[in-house]
Amino acid sequence: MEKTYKSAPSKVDYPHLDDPYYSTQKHAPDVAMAEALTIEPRVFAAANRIVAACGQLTATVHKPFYSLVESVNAGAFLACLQVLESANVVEILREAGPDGLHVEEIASKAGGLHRKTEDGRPGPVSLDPAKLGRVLRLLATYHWLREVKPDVFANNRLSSFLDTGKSTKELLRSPEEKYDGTDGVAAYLATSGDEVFKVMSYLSDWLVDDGGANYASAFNLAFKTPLKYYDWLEEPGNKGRMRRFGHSMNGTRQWELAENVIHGFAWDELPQDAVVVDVGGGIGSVSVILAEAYPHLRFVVEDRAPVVAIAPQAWGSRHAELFQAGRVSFHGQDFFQPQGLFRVPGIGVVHEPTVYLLRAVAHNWPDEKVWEILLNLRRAAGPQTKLLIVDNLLPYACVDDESAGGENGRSGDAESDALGTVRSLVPDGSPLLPNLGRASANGYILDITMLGRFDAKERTFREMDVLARSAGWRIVRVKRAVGSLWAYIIAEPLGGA
Ligand SMILES: C[S@@+](CC[C@H](N)C(=O)[O-])C[C@H]1O[C@@H](n2cnc3c(N)ncnc32)[C@H](O)[C@@H]1O
Repeated sequence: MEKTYKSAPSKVDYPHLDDPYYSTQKHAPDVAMAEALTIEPRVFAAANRIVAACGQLTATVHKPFYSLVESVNAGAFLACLQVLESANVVEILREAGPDGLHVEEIASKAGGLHRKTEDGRPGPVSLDPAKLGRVLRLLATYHWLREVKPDVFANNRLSSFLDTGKSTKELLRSPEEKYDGTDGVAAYLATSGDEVFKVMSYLSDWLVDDGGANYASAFNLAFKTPLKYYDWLEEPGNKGRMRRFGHSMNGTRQWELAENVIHGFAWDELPQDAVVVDVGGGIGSVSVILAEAYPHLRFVVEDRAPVVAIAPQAWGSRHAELFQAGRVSFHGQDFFQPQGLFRVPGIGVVHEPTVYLLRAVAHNWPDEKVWEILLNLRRAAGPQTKLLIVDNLLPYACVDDESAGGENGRSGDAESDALGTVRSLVPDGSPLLPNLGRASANGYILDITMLGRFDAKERTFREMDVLARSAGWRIVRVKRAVGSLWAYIIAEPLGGA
């Protein structure tokens, strides 16, 4: 890590935790370079090992009861993050600058910005500064803010990551547009703090006590609804949630490096005007990245009709040229129904797309429903059509001795695991957990949120392999992302599905 930073043209250091980095702002070249290097594969891999080691050391030396208190009260921490976001504290502190702001002023500004309902106009409230101060102090204790002097708080590197880039004037004028045109990170936090948090608090009631007898998922129990999550999002009263969910999917692009999806498939080898169908593509979060990187390709984002209806507007002015040129277009399609024919601007009716892309979709559904989706795609596919599934592939928390794959996760090693299984993410003899512990926690956390929200799952390679085969697809290659458990799983049609 140090070597990479020292050998950079302007000898920069790893970004300091105290320094905010607002992605929507322009930065001096050395600041931008220091930030860019954090995701350089060798730096990223080294950072992961540091995280894994620190997580393991903390688990070893922290008094077990203290670890227990932190773990069982993780909800308190999330609740504080939720306050930070919903009270627009990050935006207020950005405008305050590096000296920060006294909590009385933060509370007064935040109260003035408050909106009554998720879709309503602003309704000022009187926010108690003493209570807000305690919330901000817990966040500062977990390094999500800085208390620069007693009761004065400023943004740091972590809190600045939550910034929407909106001015407080804009937030006051149109609170319902808070996430429009943003990177979706704040929306991801808001969705997690709302729906996911509520669902998670019912996981044990559902899994252990209900046992699935009365409710199909913890989500159904938490919200007392028989509807599936995506149907429920379309219910009256959930308009703001549905819009926010689309943005939050943009936020989840942070799970992967843009570079990973750009190089996760041989997009450059596809012919001019090849059509990629982004199945369950949401508002097109991944398609826009790929369309910017590969001007010769056409992307059709398929999703539920109400989602594609609001998709272009959600982007504000961003990527407008892609939508105008028809290089990214939207199409309503239920993936549980046979794929219909559709027209691509400038190309005409498409019979057999070149690629079906399925990113973060299979993990939303139990096996039998994923089988239906894959089968519909298989029936619509031509002999040359490829299927690209992008999801986490979870390793075990121990060495997998039956794996044909070798050690994966070393820098430059990402392509070695052609068979898809992983023996261990660390070299033999390493004291670290074979799945890199804390550094890989995101994948397992996502798995459990899929369990709670949908009774669905992230899968191991073997599970994905069996599922794909059962629907007429043969996995021919797996490329694992650098620095996370995301994988690019490429499949081809098996004969006679
Ligand atoms: C987890 S999101 C992933 C979105 C997108 N692929 C991405 O990576 O940003 C799953 C998507 O599946 C869509 N979806 C759910 N049920 C669907 C259905 N029956 N037909 C088509 N899309 C559906 C949702 O609306 C949502 O946009």
